Amino acid sequence: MSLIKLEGINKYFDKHHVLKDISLEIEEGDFMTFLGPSGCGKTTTLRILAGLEHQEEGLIVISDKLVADGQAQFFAPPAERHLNLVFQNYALWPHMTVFENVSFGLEGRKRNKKEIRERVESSLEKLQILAYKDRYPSELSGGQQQRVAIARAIVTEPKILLLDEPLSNLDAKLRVEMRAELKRLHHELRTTMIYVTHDQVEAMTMSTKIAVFSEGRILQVDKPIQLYQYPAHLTVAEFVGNPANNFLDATCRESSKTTFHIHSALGEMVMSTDWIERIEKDVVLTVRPEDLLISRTPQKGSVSGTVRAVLPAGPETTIHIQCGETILLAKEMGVGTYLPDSTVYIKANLEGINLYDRTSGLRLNKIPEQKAQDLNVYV
Ligand SMILES: Nc1ncnc2c1ncn2[C@@H]1O[C@H](COP(=O)(O)OP(=O)(O)OP(=O)(O)O)[C@@H](O)[C@H]1O
Repeated sequence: MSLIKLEGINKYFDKHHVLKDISLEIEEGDFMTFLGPSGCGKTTTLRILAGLEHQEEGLIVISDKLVADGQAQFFAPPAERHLNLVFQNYALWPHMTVFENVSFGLEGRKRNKKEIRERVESSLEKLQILAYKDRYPSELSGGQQQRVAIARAIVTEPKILLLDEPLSNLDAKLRVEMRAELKRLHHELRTTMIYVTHDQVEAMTMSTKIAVFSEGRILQVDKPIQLYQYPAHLTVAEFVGNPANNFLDATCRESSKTTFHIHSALGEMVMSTDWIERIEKDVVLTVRPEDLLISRTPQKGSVSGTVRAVLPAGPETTIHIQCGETILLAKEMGVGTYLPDSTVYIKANLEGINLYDRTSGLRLNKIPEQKAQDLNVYV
């Protein structure tokens, strides 16, 4: 049973239609990330869920209780929604110590001093900042201040924690550290977390589920690895993954009752008709750089290409290869020793390709049953 349900949410700012029929279910204990480029409606969805913004249409149900109904103009106040928010600017009180900033959220809740102290200290300990409890925010680094903001949000033990780009003000190294911390915190608290980011690595590494937003709509909601291996839409295939996916114009031809051919810059591939929903003539084929296999000698089913650039990044190397008119990106582990302008032979790992309808952008191939089971491991 889902803990949070958004149904048919539409939101306008003046005449600007910013959320278009957003429907989403979030399970208890999920780490759900809203991912998408700037301006696609992630923060507005979060604010509507929190009750800080009101939708014109659509329902919100939290723990089986209706908390907002756009048509009826009914909106339960934020305090009645059992959630807490952490923003990207930490918004700490500068004249209060760390301890006071965190205990502030508990005041007015009829608790004795001992209980307040215990709960504040426990929150600070979880964020590994107990040693700083008597300092003022100005005496802390950005990362420490953000930890205080998170400690303040969890001290009231909310059922749901909303985090709006909480790591975006931190430097790259701290961001990576805080990702692991947040993931550990989620595991420890088992709180349902909803996290907004435009950083796909952040989304991939921390979430149990990702909702990909584009222009006010949700394009796909899935486990990170499923989203990566089987993007449901070309826009998702484009947005998720670094280095970027390869996109090739391709044509399909039915060759027998059980097989069909795909023709592209990668040559001819023969696939089973069981693999696809329906055969379209003109399609887009995608293949991840790590699913392009390079060799120095011709292999069965390979096509030749010319090395245009070699980009070693330490643990892996990205190689740009020109095949006819198309430049393809391939990725190899370790240091690639290919020479610019040399001839190589490439071939796609057939398990790594996806096909898309060129008009609607929707994926045409199915997820093989065994793969679907394997994907369940990554919960
Ligand atoms: N208070 C407001 N008044 C008018 N327009 C707004 C307001 N808040 C947001 N918008 C517009 O609504 C759209 C969605 O904004 P939103 O902040 O939800 O996007 P976002 O995906 O969170 O982007 P970002 O990652 O940049 O924060 C944008 O076009 C934005 O300009």
